[in-house]
Amino acid sequence: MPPAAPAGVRARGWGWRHAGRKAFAVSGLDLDIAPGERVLLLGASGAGKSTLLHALAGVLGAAEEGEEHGELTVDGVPAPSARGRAGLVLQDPESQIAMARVGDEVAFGCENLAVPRDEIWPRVHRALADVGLDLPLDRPTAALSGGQKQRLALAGILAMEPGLVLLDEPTANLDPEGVEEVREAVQRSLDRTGATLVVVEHRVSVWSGLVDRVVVLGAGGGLLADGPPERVLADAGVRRRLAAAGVWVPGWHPLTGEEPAKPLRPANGGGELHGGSLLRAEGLAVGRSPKLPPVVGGIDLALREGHATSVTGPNGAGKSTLALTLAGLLPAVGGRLTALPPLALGASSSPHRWRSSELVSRIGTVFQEPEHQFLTPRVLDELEFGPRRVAKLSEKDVRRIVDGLLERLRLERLAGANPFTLSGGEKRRLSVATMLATSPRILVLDEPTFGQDALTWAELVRLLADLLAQGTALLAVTHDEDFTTALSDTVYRVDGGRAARVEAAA
Ligand SMILES: Nc1ncnc2c1ncn2[C@@H]1O[C@H](COP(=O)(O)OP(=O)(O)OP(=O)(O)O)[C@@H](O)[C@H]1O
Ligand SMILES: Nc1ncnc2c1ncn2[C@@H]1O[C@H](COP(=O)(O)OP(=O)(O)OP(=O)(O)O)[C@@H](O)[C@H]1O
Repeated sequence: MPPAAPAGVRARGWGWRHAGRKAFAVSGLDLDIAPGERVLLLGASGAGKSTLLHALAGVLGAAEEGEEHGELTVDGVPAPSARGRAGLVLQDPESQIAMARVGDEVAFGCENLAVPRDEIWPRVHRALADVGLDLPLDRPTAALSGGQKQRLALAGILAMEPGLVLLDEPTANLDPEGVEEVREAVQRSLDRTGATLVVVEHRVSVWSGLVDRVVVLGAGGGLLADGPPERVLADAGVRRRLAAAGVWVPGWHPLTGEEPAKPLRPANGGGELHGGSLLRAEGLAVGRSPKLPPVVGGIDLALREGHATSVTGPNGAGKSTLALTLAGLLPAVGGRLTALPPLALGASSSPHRWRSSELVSRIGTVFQEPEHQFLTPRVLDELEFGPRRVAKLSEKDVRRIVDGLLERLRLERLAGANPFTLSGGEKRRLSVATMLATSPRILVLDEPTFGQDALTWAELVRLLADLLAQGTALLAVTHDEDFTTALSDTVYRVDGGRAARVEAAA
């Protein structure tokens, strides 16, 4: 069965307002994408990029889920009726994965398209190899790491060989080698099929060599820029405009502008005021189950007041498992993890033994998946919960903290929204903000900056620097080298079952 013919896109005055929102997510959009074109879609967090991709894939929802204006077609067919022509990799791979086993997940889309049976399994093997996922076909999808899920979701779409490939931040959870592999996988697939590509990503540099056009959505509608990457990104005026709108412009850093990136804090972190150890790991082994061999062993590290530690390493190496163990949410499977005074005062020295009320007041955890954290139906309630119920602050202090976070993280207009309806970047900011609001002694963050535009990234980094200055110990699992450069005093690389210290503060 040959690949689907490349699809063209046309928008005329197109807009969409999500039900329950006053403002249109996208409005007055005029855009033509020719069959076979490769487009990088940029724009600030919340500018409507995912909304447009969902519309093109025909999955925005029925009329009661929003209000539509204008015209949006794929190959001349209204987008909702053109569903089979597009393959969309969702921003959150967890919500994409439908099947229990890796092989079935990749085969699923092909089966739906009625690809002949003898063609399906060669396609499955090729797609898995292309995205660098070397796993048995019967591996349960629920037991994959975040980055492995992201690669799997992409493999499922590439195997279908659709005429319009839509990718929503497909590298957000990937290690640097993964980013490279995924870009090459997409390139190989497009070279073979000739399909049209629309890819959303905040970091321009990931895709600038592969795409032939950059389209920048302005917040609230209209285009900020449109053209070949070398032209759009070379024009000084356009670069300034894009940077001001939150686009990660190559050669321009959100904290230092044209200057090279540098640490945001003094090299000695919290300096003499802080530095006491709060949590110490000695020969620690971590894993998802005590019955299985440890994922990472022999870990020696200390989390100290006012110090930031980054944990990097390939997808599936065990970074999240380590973070969840340090956060007291998984039991150690070997070695020792000891909470020291003042963290341990009045409680056991093992965080995993703490009651949940003891845990939340001591260690704040930001999960890799923001949704796993949300407890309430409103952004405002979500932010107020910690300071009011956990830290038991006065109403005046709750207001001051919550209003400050809403403003600094550009969530003010979303205070009344349901957290589950936010854009990917907005969800991430809210999940970090809820933990910042309680100023815990230790903050464990799993990929705190993914999905952020340059402006919200800088604000998040500054907020975390403020918390460090107050003596909070920070541990961040991250693939974001800019984050590590700006904040981290110590870096550990987790790989091959070990955690090695690779960098120390001067
Ligand atoms: N299901 C929904 N219901 C209500 N509002 C929504 C829904 N999905 C998105 N929105 C809102 O629409 C706006 C655009 O969201 P969208 O996800 O398209 O932005 P984005 O540009 O992809 O952002 P990001 O870079 O943060 O992923 C945001 O303000 C978001 O809160
Ligand atoms: N819920 C789970 N149940 C069983 N095994 C799991 C579960 N989550 C992850 N694993 C497995 O444990 C190992 C470590 O996963 P972990 O999520 O800690 O990796 P990671 O380094 O954080 O990866 P990524 O960068 O992709 O997020 C992987 O082999 C993964 O397949």
